[in-house]
Amino acid sequence: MLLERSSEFSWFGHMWSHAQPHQLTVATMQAEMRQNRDFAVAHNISTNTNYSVAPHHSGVYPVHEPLYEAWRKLLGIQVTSTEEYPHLRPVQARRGFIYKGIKVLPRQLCGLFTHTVFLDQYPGGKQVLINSIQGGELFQTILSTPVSIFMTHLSNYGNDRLALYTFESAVKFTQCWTNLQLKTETPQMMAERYFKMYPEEEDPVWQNPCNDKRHRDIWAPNKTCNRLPNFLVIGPQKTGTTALYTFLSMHPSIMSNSNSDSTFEEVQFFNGNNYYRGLDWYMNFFPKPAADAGPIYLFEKSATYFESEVVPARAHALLPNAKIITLLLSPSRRAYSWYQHQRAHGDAASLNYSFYDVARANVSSPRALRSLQHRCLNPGLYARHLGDT
Ligand SMILES: Nc1ncnc2c1ncn2[C@@H]1O[C@H](COP(=O)(O)OS(=O)(=O)O)[C@@H](OP(=O)(O)O)[C@H]1O
Repeated sequence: MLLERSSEFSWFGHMWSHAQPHQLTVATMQAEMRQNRDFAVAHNISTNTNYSVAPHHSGVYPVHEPLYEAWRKLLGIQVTSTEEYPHLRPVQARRGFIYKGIKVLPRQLCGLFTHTVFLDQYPGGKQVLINSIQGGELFQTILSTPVSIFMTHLSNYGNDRLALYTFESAVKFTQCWTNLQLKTETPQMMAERYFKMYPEEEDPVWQNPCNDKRHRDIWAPNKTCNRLPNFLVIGPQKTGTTALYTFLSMHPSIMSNSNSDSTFEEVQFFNGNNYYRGLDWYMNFFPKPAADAGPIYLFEKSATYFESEVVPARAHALLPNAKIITLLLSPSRRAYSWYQHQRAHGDAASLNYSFYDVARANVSSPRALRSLQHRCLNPGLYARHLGDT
């Protein structure tokens, strides 16, 4: 019957077997995605929503790289949603983010699940659902979220048709008691609207997937959370961080990351665009500690973390218990060492100006000199940067 009315539906990707993507091989996951879409195409169901969800939230957050990869490549997905970011918290605390071009919107709960398909068997009695609609949780959710995405199961469109009952009643109640203009839009339009309203949410915030049981349960079984540093050496540059790195690495129980080709040894994850490469990218720099290795302490040294304004919040979100090591020496000695370092590496501005020019530059100085001065002296403003940390 549904297929006869396929022109009234649009399709979005899920997973043919309803298996969690992180538990499938990449090939099986991709095959299931194709099978799912091919079914829609074969039955003339519109497939151009560019929206997809993964079963049981799995893979959306914490991010399962192959899922995003396959969504982009096979289905051209641009929008998805989850209830899990940053955690399964009350609706006002949920956030969205954008990862590798896919916009992840917060999703809300409507109180209908796989097993709540009959009104008179609703947990706690049908009045519980009615209360939620008539001023309770569902109504409050609609009031407090300008972009609401709800999802429920096919079984709630059959049986007692609770999905239709719930949403029709919620819309009627909202229209009766508020002046809210309710409107439906395509997922892309909703996502654009959402991130225009909350641009500060665009950047993802990576957290340790093992610190939340629900996240750990949907984290790929071949992954571990042990490949994260226990402490960070944050700089600033030219304070002897390389020497410290070398001495620490000599200790049999202390290991660091492998070198990054793109950033000259240092990983520089928390401070720049590498952060957008995701958690797997970062973790892959660290050795997998062997089961019988005894306690191993992992660390990372990136000397430019010190002065970056985005690092403290990002590092705290992922490594809330990490120790932070910073080395401080006379700011003027540090600045001079940095200036010489730049000259040794052929930096044009530092070859053009003396250290005296750099130290004395002011608002009327050429832009290149002011920029050089900023890069040279800013990391030495210890009190300011440590205050941010
Ligand atoms: N123990 C100790 N005390 C004081 N200074 C020391 C120490 N060890 C190394 N150094 C000096 O630190 C400079 C290199 O610092 P970094 O390794 O942090 O440089 S970098 O940011 O990684 O490029 C570099 O300074 P310059 O000689 O001026 O280049 C090192 O000589």
